[in-house]
Amino acid sequence: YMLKSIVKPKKFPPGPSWYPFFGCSNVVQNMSKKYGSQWKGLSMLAKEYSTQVLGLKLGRDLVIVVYGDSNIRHVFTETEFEGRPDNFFLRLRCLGKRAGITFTDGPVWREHRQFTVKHLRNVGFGKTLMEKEIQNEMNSILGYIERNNNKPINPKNVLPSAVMNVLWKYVAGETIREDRLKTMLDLFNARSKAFSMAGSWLMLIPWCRFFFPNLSGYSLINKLNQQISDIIEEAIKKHKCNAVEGNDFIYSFLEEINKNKQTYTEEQLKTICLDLLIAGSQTTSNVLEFALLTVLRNQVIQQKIYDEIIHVLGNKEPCWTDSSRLTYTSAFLLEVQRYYTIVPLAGPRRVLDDTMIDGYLIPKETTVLISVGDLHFDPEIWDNPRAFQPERFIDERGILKNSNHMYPFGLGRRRCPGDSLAKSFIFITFVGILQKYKVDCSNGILPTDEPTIGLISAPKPYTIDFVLRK
Ligand code: HEM
Repeated sequence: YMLKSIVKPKKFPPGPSWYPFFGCSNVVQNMSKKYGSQWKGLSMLAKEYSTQVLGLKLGRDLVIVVYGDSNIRHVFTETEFEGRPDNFFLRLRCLGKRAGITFTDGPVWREHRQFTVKHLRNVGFGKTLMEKEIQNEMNSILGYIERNNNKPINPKNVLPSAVMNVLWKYVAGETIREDRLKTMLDLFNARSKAFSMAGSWLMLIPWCRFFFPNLSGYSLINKLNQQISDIIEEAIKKHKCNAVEGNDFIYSFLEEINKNKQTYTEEQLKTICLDLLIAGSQTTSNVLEFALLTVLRNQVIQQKIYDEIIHVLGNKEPCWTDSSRLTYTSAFLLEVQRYYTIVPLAGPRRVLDDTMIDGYLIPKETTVLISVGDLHFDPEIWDNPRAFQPERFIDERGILKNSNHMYPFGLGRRRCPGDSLAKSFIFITFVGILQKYKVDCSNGILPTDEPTIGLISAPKPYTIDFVLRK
């Protein structure tokens, strides 16, 4: 058994040697520590082995990390890479069961992803109705800034709650009470911290939870899961008594449950709600935080954006269709999404059948990670990739041009279903803030733009002085 566990499968991609029980987890952990994040650590390992497909074994699981445009496109678009891994740790993330959209695959995933996208659209997702909700939130943000006039503001105190409000409106049809909203955000933050701390132990040796429930972080995650579950359950109960006005995602799903459709259960409803809240909240607000941080650090860029907004919109409230006219601003936001790739390692995916990539044989059940972050800095694709240059997204005629090599929202059948909400939210809120306020340094020291990279990338905490434009 020991010998078998250290022998690599035939034509498996290159990578560090494997040891019994742990595979090469220790090498990955050391590299991650040395370079500050798992994404960077893996990227350095791939360079060490001069490979575009890195082969690893983490605990008992075969894992590959893919690099380069053609490999990444292949994984995003080919059906045999469409699965999601199934293990104790990922089930813990889904409140204990394999359910929801993000961590399921096969017919259940297909049906529920389709249902969710369709019904979110029915309640206004991706339409003018969504725009109205976002504009309302933008006005709340402006109200918050006005109320805290002359005080340094940490954007974390206001942006995540605005995104969460829009998401909750689609899922549960109402605006969340302020105290409830704060509790939810605190819960989500505590939960993602607990997952990153407990990650390696619970992933590698899940049974350690029986011996060290507290030390392994298991008890805390369970407690936080229960609290989040209670909040969503309460919303479902309210819908069952028709105590919420209008039409929303929970109502649409309860209708299917009432038709006794097999996979439509309350457990599944709860997990999809959680999926949408987790996948949508921090990602979207982090892009906005990076955008504000960049204009704070670069006043020339900020002035150019302001001039464009005033020239094109004047005092008109921004909406999504303005994005095609605000060329420089849109190019700036694309560059923010390239330069600070929010999900640098997309996935994980599970290989559904023995397959090949880049000449290597990948056995069924292998876990696949997709290094979008490295692609966004590939010097073969981007001119001077380390420089922040919104102009790279504007062509010679002054028209906005996107790139075929940008995957901030993934690609293919598992592409992010929330991209239209995220893009509108980021554009409308960013333009709305800059139209009214100059973003200034609050204590004379420029905050760093070095991100903290866990599962997603986030700026280090910083504060802003919002100065009202005359
Ligand atoms: C800037 C904001 C966002 C970024 C950068 C982002 C990024 C991504 C990426 C890269 C994936 C694909 C993962 C893969 O290929 O395996 C994904 C999936 C997903 N995203 Fe987003 N996302 C954002 C906002 C949102 C929002 C607002 C929502 C909800 C309304 C959302 C819901 C989801 C869900 C449910 C999935 C899983 C899809 C599936 O597995 O079929 N995301 N996201």
